[in-house]
Amino acid sequence: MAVYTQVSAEALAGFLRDYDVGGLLSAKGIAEGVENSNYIVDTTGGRFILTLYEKRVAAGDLPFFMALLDHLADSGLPVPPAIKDRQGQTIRVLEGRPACLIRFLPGVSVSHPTAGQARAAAAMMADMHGALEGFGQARPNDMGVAGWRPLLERCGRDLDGIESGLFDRVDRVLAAVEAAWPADLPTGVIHADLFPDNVLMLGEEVTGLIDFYFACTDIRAYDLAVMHGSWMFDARGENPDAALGQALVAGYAERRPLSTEERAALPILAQGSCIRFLLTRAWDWLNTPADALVTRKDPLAYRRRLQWYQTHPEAFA
Ligand SMILES: Nc1ncnc2c1ncn2[C@@H]1O[C@H](COP(=O)(O)OP(=O)(O)OP(=O)(O)O)[C@@H](O)[C@H]1O
Ligand SMILES: N[C@@H](CCO)C(=O)O
Repeated sequence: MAVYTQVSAEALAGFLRDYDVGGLLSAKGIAEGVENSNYIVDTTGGRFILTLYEKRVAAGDLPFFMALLDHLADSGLPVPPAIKDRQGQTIRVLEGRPACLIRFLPGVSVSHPTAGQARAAAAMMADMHGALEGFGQARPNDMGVAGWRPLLERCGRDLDGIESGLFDRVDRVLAAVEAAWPADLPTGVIHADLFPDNVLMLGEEVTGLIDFYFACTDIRAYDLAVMHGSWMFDARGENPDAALGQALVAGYAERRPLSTEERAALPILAQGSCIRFLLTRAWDWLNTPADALVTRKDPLAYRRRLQWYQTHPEAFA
């Protein structure tokens, strides 16, 4: 369960007194997620999400993320902005952690998306890329291609404890991916983690895009590749659903045409995205105590996806 920081009722009630959101009625930790601590907070003024930022979110990046949420919400996208306190601040401190109160959005994350839902979500990603053309800020991708080899080295041979031969396998594919990584594709601010659990939906309507805490400046088609890998397979990284994959690419291209070069690069971008999630999951796997109150995500589910993309270059044809 992703509640790393416990928030006492007294501390929360005191925190909320600085906002015009009414008094505290209830607060409940949210089990989903692995990165930050999240609570659903009900007050006499409505429902909110309280997020306390943990290990991977640098406090110095929060102003970028908050400006991004505001920009997208102002552009009419279903993105939840942070609530301002009476001093106009969105980034506060609670229980010793940076914390924000975020607008609650309706909808649920689908665990088994349909092709129609995939199409709608990918179209929303394309709209988001369009809206972000007018966003004047940038943030380097610290989990991008340049960061994968250092992360592989930090995991080191401990990877072989997860699966025999894993270090060498990743090392080999990473060398090929680095050599083939495209240099001239259009870039912009991207979400970089648009998994099904970061899209809220009601039927085929996208009601929320959430969890922008890996957003960064990188290749736009890489964002689609991340989405492809995370939507098209089951949780074990098996049973790829080709119709779903096609719906994602079609849904995106419907709103934002993909150039020949972008389409041609998707197989390499997808392999790169598998390496990214394989390595961050492996790092967490090796560094999270087995009894921690968070469900570790399986790195091998991304080794399986990686293998599939390597052996299916026609996946984006
Ligand atoms: N603005 C929101 N409105 C409604 N529900 C939300 C909102 N923000 C977060 N949630 C709920 O909280 C859950 C966890 O949030 P989130 O995905 O941001 O956590 P995380 O720890 O950063 O996750 P991840 O492992 O995907 O990086 C979501 O799956 C969703 O159910
Ligand atoms: N979405 C990521 C967690 C955030 O990095 C994963 O499933 O590994």
